Amino acid sequence: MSSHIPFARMNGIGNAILVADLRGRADRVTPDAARALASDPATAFDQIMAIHDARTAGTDNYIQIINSDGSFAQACGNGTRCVVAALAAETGKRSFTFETVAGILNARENDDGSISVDLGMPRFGWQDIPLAEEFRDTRMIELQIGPIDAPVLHSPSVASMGNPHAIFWVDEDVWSYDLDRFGPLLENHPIFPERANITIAQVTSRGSMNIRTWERGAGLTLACGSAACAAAVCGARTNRTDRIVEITAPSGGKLSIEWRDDDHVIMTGPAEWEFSGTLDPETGAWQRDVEDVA
Ligand SMILES: N[C@H](CCC[C@H](N)C(=O)O)C(=O)O
Repeated sequence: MSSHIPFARMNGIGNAILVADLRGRADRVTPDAARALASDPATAFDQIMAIHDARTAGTDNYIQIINSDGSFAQACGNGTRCVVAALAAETGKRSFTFETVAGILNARENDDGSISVDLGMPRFGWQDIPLAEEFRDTRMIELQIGPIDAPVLHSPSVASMGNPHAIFWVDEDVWSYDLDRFGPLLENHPIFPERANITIAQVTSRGSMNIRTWERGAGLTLACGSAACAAAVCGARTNRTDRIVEITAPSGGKLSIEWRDDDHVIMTGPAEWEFSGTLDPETGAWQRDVEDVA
């Protein structure tokens, strides 16, 4: 058996994803391999979605999600759409049930080619996010950054979509905030014992908002699907928006998020293939497939 596995570089509205195929194997993509692939501009990514054989009856595959710093994530909405696109193209199947460290999730390819992922039910309890101390009302927690008497960002809503999110509501254009400066400080703030994905959100109507996200373990990204879901549920929960919201990501790409009456959050959007190759899951050494080379 070759030590190399097939992979595809893909993106979900700009969120850079490597889909790695470890089906039929017992090994894993190592954090070292992830960091090596992240540091090469040709394979630089936000998340690796490692597809493994199913561990639980009734599921299609187990998916491990690895951030570009080598840490693991419980959820990745944009990456899950890329996995669906890759597996649907290979198998012709259109509905999938995946298992991740955060539980079971269902996803499907729609007739118009878009892909919908059911990210399950959001959680709002302070221990679920988790926060380091008790907050009874997580629609708005005490946390601010910038000058003490004139904070630049403050009072975020927090939620878990399997992974931890803080949503800072802003009035100005999302591009007018130094998220690259504030993001690392907030991601690593002691209030978040498992760190957090940090999003700024500008509500533009009851059914739309613009967001930018500093991702835990990946930094500024062109899009973050679970953050879009967290922003949508927090928007509805604070009565800023309705339960169906169109979210515009920094890439300009759009996701449609519905927080259904049964409490499930459904994210719909595209997935795009870029190129494929093979990689060594232990070291991150990789090669582009020959037919892709122009
Ligand atoms: N890009 C992903 C989120 C990655 C989350 C990760 N940064 C973490 O929770 O550590 C998405 O589309 O949902």
